[in-house]
Amino acid sequence: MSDTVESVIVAIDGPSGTGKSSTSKAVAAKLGLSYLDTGAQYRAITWWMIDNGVDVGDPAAVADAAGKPVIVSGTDPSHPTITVDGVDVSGPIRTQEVTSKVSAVSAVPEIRARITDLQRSIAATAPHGIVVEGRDIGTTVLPDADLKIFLTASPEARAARRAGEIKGADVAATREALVRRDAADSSRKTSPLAKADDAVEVDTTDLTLQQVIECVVTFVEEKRAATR
Ligand SMILES: Nc1ncnc2c1ncn2[C@@H]1O[C@H](COP(=O)(O)OP(=O)(O)O)[C@@H](O)[C@H]1O
Ligand SMILES: Nc1ccn([C@H]2C[C@H](O)[C@@H](COP(=O)(O)OP(=O)(O)O)O2)c(=O)n1
Repeated sequence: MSDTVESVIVAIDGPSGTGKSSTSKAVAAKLGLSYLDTGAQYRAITWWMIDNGVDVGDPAAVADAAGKPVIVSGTDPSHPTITVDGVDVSGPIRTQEVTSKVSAVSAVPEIRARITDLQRSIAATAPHGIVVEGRDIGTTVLPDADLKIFLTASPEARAARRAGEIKGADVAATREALVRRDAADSSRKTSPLAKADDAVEVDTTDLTLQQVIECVVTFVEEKRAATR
């Protein structure tokens, strides 16, 4: 019998602060899979729009520019990278300005079409499979994924986690901004944040990150065992 492990595609979706990035990176590293942070791609294209003076409040202007930036994602879970036109933007895409504008840019259908194509080609060429995290991976980007996980957590827990990353952050203001962004992401017309019908929902409110990672690793191993 060969000890080659079959390729597996895992989709992890959910609102902000539920633990998607931390969980996906750890699961991918543990199982030898690639890792793709799709939020970073939407942030990168938003950063480019701001840097190039495109009015992000004007969907037609954003749509016109959608094809211009070249976005490249590195998929090593222990060292994920993101560049726009060859420039490392891993720091600049996390600013407050990008965070406050990313929902408007990512609601534009031409932006979603471009980024979705990119995501599908990255997933199709991952040598041993991939963990892809975002908002619409299970519903739209990879509807045939082998395993779909939808992470949730209370707004209070999510705000406390996010605020904990920034020194002196106000938890109430963080909660308000996060709930506002989730509402925008969930109500847009094109591929909104949503749980796929066949996704497994995991409420992480009272779980440690380690427990969530172990839970998802178990799901992947069960899936692999069932298809062997
Ligand atoms: N289950 C958990 N318990 C406590 N903190 C967590 C948990 N999951 C993630 N975190 C922390 O919360 C923050 C946000 O997690 P992240 O993975 O970036 O979420 P998302 O990608 O869903 O926005 C990080 O600082 C992370 O370490
Ligand atoms: N698959 C995806 C991933 C992210 N987005 C959009 C909507 C999100 O508010 C932004 C930023 O996503 P990101 O995962 O970086 O957000 P947080 O880590 O939760 O702050 O991108 C999307 O529309 N579709």
